[in-house]
Amino acid sequence: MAQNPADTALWPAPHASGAVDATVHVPGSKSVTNRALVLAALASEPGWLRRPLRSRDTLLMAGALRTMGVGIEEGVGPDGTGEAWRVLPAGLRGPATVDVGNAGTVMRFLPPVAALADGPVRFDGDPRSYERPLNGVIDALRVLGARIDDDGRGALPLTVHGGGALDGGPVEVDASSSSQFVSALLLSGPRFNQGVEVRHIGSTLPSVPHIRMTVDMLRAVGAQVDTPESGGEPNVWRVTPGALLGRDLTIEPDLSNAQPFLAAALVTGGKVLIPDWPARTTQPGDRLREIFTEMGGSCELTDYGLVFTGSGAIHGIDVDLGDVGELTPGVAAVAALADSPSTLRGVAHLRLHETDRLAALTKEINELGGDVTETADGLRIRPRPLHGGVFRTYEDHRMATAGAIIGLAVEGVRIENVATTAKTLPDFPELWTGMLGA
Ligand SMILES: O=C(O)C1=C[C@@H](OP(=O)(O)O)[C@@H](O)[C@H](O)C1
Ligand SMILES: C=C(OP(=O)(O)O)C(=O)O
Repeated sequence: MAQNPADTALWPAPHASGAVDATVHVPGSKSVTNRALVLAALASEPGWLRRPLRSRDTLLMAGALRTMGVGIEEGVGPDGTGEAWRVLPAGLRGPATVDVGNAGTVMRFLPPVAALADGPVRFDGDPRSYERPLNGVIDALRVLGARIDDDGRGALPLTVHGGGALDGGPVEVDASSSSQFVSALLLSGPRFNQGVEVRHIGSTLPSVPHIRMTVDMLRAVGAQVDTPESGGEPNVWRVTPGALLGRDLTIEPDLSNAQPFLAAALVTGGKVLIPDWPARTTQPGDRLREIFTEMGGSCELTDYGLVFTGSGAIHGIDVDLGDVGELTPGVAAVAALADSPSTLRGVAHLRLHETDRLAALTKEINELGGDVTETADGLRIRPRPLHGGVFRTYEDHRMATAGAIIGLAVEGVRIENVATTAKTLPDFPELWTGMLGA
């Protein structure tokens, strides 16, 4: 039978014939890799990133820094093992053009870096990047002394006219739409003449663990950072000006990208080992140990990594995901297969992610026969028997992996544009079929 050309981008999500039993090596963390690249580029000496994630978001970050004059060379780490990037900081240059794709970390973390360049840096990206909020970064940089040309919407495209240095100092930011506004200003803060004091003035603050990740990584390269947790005022972070050290850093596996594989153990009543799961981490994905345990599994952190085991039962959950919003699509997928309803809260800001994730999850799960409703700040999910069909992904990597989780339990799910997983996990289809022993 002739294939309908419209179907060529449909990936038949594998259906699990039994309990999975697999070891899955998950590539490096997007959030850690892109912070490490920025900090290494701003350092006063060369550094190493070992086992960096190589995906669309991180290659865009590396490419952008290279166009501003930073050396990022392929190599092996100092001890001769594993692949690595050697980062050679240099005077930051403009004119330059940065493609942010649809990477929140690139579009938010780099304008402050560009303010330190010695010429104009133009930022552009995918159509969706024009819709994602950037006003917190733009307005704050102007207060701190930068000159920026934009079209007045508080979004891309824009040009930062780097002046070779930035005054810095105190600034107020409403980061209720993205924690990345705060992280962006803190990461470059040590290089501003007066450092930076960021005061969040919004009513809510999502993804606080990602701000902790920023602070931890800044401290690890010698920056002095005062935080609400270290006895400072609530919602205020202060970074002292100073030189940053070059570091030899091995990047942790991406625990949010471990989610679909852990979900596979939960959904099939099987077992998955994720090697190198860190004993201590600021990654939000670490919360999966608790969330997926409440949903019916159990886990054990061993010397080899995290062993996650499904019991065969999948329970609904009532959970605030505001700290760990990027886990929502995967939790929603499991919740749609559970034995009781779920309420996911605290994630209104997901409407401004890669796509409007609340609308996308509602529509796609319901098209397979589900019963999902959007609330003001999340989703209510009442499990129903699902059937096969097309699961659209809206160029959102986490929609694709959510669809794959449902496909394990529901025959005939076809995922549109599974290649969109390349944003953070280019090997997803191979890792997924490998896990299933196909
Ligand atoms: O700083 C980071 O690395 C991230 C922060 C979060 O962004 P928001 O605060 O915009 O949700 C998260 O969702 C994103 O995937 C990565
Ligand atoms: C929200 C996400 O990405 P970004 O860094 O583009 O904001 C995500 O990865 O779930």
